[in-house]
Amino acid sequence: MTATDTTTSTPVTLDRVTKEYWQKGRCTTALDECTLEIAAGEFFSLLGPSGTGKTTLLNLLAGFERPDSGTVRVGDREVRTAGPDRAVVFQAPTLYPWLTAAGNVAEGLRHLHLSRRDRKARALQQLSEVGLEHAAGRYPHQMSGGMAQRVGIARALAMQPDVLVMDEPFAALDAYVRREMQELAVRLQQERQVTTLFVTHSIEEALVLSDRIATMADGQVTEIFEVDSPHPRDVTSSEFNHLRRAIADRIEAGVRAERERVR
Ligand SMILES: Nc1ncnc2c1ncn2[C@@H]1O[C@H](COP(=O)(O)OP(=O)(O)OP(=O)(O)O)[C@@H](O)[C@H]1O
Repeated sequence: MTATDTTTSTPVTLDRVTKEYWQKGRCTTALDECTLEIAAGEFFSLLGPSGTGKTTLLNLLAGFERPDSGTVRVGDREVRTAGPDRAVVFQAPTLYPWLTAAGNVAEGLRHLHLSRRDRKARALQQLSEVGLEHAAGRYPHQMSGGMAQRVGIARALAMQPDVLVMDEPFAALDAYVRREMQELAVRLQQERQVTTLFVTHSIEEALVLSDRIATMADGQVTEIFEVDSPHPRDVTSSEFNHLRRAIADRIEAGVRAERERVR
């Protein structure tokens, strides 16, 4: 059985989720009764300025934190802790420096109780899916930023998660490599259809990748935009310019409302 054979598609639901942080006697409401549904197999992006709750939402879905109220569900299971059904890809891939690319991917599979040989076979297959079959024996210090991020993605997908959570995974890469990584993300999504929550600051990146895009302000989703053009997308087309403008306007309206609120 190959990794591609075991595609799973599971919806994600947030129901009136609130998360507050207390610091020095002051409360910040990072998420404020936030409700959201991500369909099975959907590529869903969150966009919004700093401090609007994107990372908090991602952390709650990953199970790194618990909400103060409301529920986060993957399928019909409530998220309470981190688990292998939700794989996370961070901006900087946290690879073990003493392990090769294949070793890093295989290490992520320990919880699956596979034999060493099967872990290695799955790691090599996954590396080839992300275009790194030639680099399985390289150590992190021998990899470029793009290569390391491919290993991070391979490690996440090798776990065959129900949900992939990506926190600005391409933000630190140069424009050319970022474009390559976006193409990879589109291809993998078409092949695997893992439900994906993707956080980015780039409207263009969200337009290139997503089925739907949510704008966030003040701990809530303010609007959801559908992008139903086929891939590969020409984001310089007039249709995309129109959508880009509408999304930027929505984000700016959120920023203005926030300024008014704190005045
Ligand atoms: N651990 C924490 N302790 C205190 N406040 C926090 C903590 N984590 C987040 N916050 C606050 O909650 C709010 C939402 O933060 P969050 O990181 O979710 O926003 P964000 O949209 O992801 O921002 P960025 O784009 O900069 O990552 C912010 O006001 C932030 O300062």
